[in-house]
Amino acid sequence: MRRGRTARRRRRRAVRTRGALVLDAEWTDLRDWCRAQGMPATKLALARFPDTCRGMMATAEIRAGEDLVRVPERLLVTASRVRRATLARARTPSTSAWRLSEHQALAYWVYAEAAASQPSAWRRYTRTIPADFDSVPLSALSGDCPSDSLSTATPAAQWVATHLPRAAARRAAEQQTRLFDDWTRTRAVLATVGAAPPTDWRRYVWAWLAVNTRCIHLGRPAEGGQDTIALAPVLDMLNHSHHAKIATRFDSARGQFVIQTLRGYRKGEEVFISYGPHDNAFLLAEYGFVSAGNPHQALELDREVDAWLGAAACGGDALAAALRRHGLWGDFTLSLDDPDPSYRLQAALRLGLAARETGLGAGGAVATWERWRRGVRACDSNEAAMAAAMQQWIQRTCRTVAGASGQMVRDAQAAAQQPPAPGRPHRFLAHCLGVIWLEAHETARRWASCQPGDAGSASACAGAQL
Ligand SMILES: C[S@@+](CC[C@H](N)C(=O)[O-])C[C@H]1O[C@@H](n2cnc3c(N)ncnc32)[C@H](O)[C@@H]1O
Repeated sequence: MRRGRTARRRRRRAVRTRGALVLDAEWTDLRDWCRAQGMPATKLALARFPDTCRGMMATAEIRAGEDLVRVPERLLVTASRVRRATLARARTPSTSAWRLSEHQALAYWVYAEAAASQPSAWRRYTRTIPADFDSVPLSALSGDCPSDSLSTATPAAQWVATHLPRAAARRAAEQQTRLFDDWTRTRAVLATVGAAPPTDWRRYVWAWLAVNTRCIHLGRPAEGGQDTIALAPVLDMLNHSHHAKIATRFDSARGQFVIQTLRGYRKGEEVFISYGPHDNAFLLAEYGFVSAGNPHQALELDREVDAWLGAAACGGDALAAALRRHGLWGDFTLSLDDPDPSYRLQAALRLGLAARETGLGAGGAVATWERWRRGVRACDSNEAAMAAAMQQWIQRTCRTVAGASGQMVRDAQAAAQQPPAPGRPHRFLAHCLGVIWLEAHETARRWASCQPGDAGSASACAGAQL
């Protein structure tokens, strides 16, 4: 029987969301153990999905407003629990020497549980943690030995380092500093309290990333020594979507952490939570994936603005200082959805153009710019000239960015097609980079093709060829 377009569309959507249930012993043991520890039954089952790999499937219709999972406190792994358990086993327990952050304590716990020769009951949980986090850039860039800086020792690491967007590269560098500090501090503290410190750097990187990609925020204030983050079995199998709408709370009466969905799911659909309103560079650096169609995407032009202002004959340092004074330095962006450049980019361009093109010099430019910031309107002809000059800067810059990002797209897409082999970048990581660079490329192409007089609008040029 021939079906109509609507039926075909529905079928396509069903294919996209349908997953295959995972019924292995690791998952069923974990689920049954959690129930025995007091976790109420859920309408969720572990499954594999074509787009998101392992995640949670609705086993029955879930209505908006229903609780997805309730995790009893005894199943939450918190820093306090780790401290108590470690000091109870230590040879020379010293509470005052226990100076580990929550992330440090949890990473140590994952490391020690996974390495223990005599597994505890928690092994049912730790063995469901993925064996690697290879799609997180830090995993490729943290090297085989402890170091406080990113490594490019292998061809794969070199490739990742040269293909990471700037925001993700900055984040990876910050993570590497924290990772190394956490390793150093954890080893020192555990040696002092008489417990076995971590010795295997790669295993520690894995444990650290397990915490970074899986821990939940308990939504409590940090003061008073209360735990603010935790590992939460079962709940941490839920993937992220920017379409998800959730609420979390701690049900003190029942001693359970609760996650509630504010939108419904049909039986068989993947159920998502939201990890926050993050752009793809953040999602990739922190979690090792990207969200296609992410509404929080923007093209960052920080390096271009920095180089341009720095090269300004009219006192680039004074201009940068004025922007910094007002908290407007950096995060200079364009987006596909917003018809105007971000306020920060407009501010930087107005200041630089006032200094360069009006002959006012840095002092005069800053004074004129301050008036604009206070909302004092320039005369129409000055304003039109400024808008046209901004437009030209954006077009020129975006043409260059579109060329460079186009090459990145081709590289990343080619790397994602290559069969896995030593020295090659991880294929899913290459795929994610391809998505990010394609978004940057499309944004740059659209803004590059706007004509002066389009009112600085990418949406006005939405029909432009990509
Ligand atoms: C809290 S865990 C979620 C469960 C995880 N998929 C698993 O199999 O254990 C977070 C990790 O899931 C993956 N993930 C989450 N949301 C995703 C998505 N929308 N697409 C692809 N991977 C996703 C990423 O690897 C991320 O680091």
